[in-house]
Amino acid sequence: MAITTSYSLKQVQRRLLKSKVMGCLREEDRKKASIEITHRLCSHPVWQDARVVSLYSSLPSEPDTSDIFRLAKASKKKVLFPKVVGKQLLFFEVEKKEDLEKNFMGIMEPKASCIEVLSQDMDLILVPGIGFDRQGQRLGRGLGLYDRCLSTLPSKVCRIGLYFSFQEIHKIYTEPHDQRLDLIITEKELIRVVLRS
Ligand SMILES: Nc1nc2c(c(=O)[nH]1)N(C=O)[C@@H](CNc1ccc(C(=O)N[C@@H](CCC(=O)O)C(=O)O)cc1)CN2
Ligand SMILES: Nc1ncnc2c1ncn2[C@@H]1O[C@H](COP(=O)(O)OP(=O)(O)OP(=O)(O)O)[C@@H](O)[C@H]1O
Repeated sequence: MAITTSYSLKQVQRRLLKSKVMGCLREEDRKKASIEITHRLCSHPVWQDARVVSLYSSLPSEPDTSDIFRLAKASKKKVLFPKVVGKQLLFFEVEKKEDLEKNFMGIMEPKASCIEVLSQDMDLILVPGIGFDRQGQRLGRGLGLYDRCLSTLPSKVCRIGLYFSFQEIHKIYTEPHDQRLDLIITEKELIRVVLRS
């Protein structure tokens, strides 16, 4: 049967990218790549100038973000983590890793004692995903949580995707609600997205 809608094409790409991760990602390579990605991010001026940054607790299939958290706290940044509430992401300040607990889909999220911060107050947001292309398009886990959040953020908030280089595909199928990244960082390079008219 022919696949004709962007929805099903997305599903196909998502499945393909997920199986790529299963096939390509060994723990040792993940560790090495995560160190490179952390270094690239933390030496970038956008990161160094940011005072309020939104992070996330990584899944085993994503670059490890734990050193990024440590470095952000060491340089006195305010660090926010998302919490899934219905179809929305809300953001809370996290001071130390003990402020996190297992919640939605087993992800570490801020505990009830954490203070909510408006997403408009961020300088920078790290956006997880399972695939990307060089035009800054990303494919997430299919719940639209980050697309909804990004669609309400002011344009001054820098959107950065952290990926393994093998998660790149030539063109992510997009729908009108999909939100682009400004920067993509992999273990091999930093891609600054230039919008073409
Ligand atoms: N690290 C991280 N945090 C995040 C997201 C994300 O993509 N990555 N989310 C973005 O929306 C939200 C949570 N959405 C999620 C949606 C689906 C699954 C999921 O399918 N988990 C699988 C396998 C995980 C893996 O690939 O390692 C599972 O539990 O079996 C997880 C989170 C908010 N926090
Ligand atoms: N701004 C928005 N407002 C309302 N619905 C939205 C918005 N953005 C996405 N959605 C809905 O969310 C669902 C999932 O979208 P999509 O498949 O693009 O998610 P994704 O990019 O994989 O996930 P995420 O953004 O969480 O990483 C779709 O049904 C889409 O219509």
